[in-house]
Amino acid sequence: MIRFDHVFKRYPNGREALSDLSLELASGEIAFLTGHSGAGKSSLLKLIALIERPSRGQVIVNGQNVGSVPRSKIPAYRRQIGVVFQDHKLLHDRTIFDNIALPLIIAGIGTKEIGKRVRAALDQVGLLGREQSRPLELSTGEQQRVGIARAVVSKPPILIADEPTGNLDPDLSLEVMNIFRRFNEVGVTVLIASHDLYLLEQFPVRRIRLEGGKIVDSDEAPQKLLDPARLMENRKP
Ligand SMILES: Nc1ncnc2c1ncn2[C@@H]1O[C@H](COP(=O)(O)OP(=O)(O)OP(=O)(O)O)[C@@H](O)[C@H]1O
Repeated sequence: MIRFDHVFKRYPNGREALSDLSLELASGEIAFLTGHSGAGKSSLLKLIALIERPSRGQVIVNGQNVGSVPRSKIPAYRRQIGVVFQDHKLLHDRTIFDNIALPLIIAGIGTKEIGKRVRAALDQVGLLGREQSRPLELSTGEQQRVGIARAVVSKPPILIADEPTGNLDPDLSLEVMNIFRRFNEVGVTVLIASHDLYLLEQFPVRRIRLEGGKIVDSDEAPQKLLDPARLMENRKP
């Protein structure tokens, strides 16, 4: 689903964020992208989301060579990728409904279908009934879940997240991670950048570790996941 083939990313200031990086993520896989601050995690995700383009090498996403997607086709390309940010980037002067509906409005979907899909997305993150609230009336964890609902409302086959639990306490982090896992269980390919050691410990999925823009470790076979009830049990002192 995602393939990096000898990819380099150099920013205009000369900073090389990714260096000769090759990576494969199969359809339906879930993985953590780990590494210290500055290792290149966000840069790698930005290449997938086509927020940045590679300087050299190929990035293939869902069979498409990202480097050759013309500017006019970027919105259509991005519809297949749900992106979750640490600061969730919600519009504070709009309702939760409007925030989640935005990608669908841009895609030209009809009003009735939008209502249906927004409610389904809210249901998936456990926030059905909060449509008319504004983001600041919600807790930080709930706002993050709205961010996830917005990312998945277009039913993308790929979900990428950049430090999605950065502002959350351990219990809320587990909750958010369980939401990602449920999407993965229905076939969505999920890649999560995180240096939340607690979270990494609790979810023994594939880890891709970056250092200085290179992959230094990547265990290919995902291990069996713990069941959510046991995860919460483990949290108790
Ligand atoms: N737009 C940019 N222009 C110039 N340099 C950049 C830009 N974005 C990132 N960099 C540089 O690229 C390197 C990798 O940054 P990146 O944000 O990808 O790392 P990261 O692993 O996500 O870090 P963090 O965990 O702190 O978010 C860093 O040295 C950073 O300073």
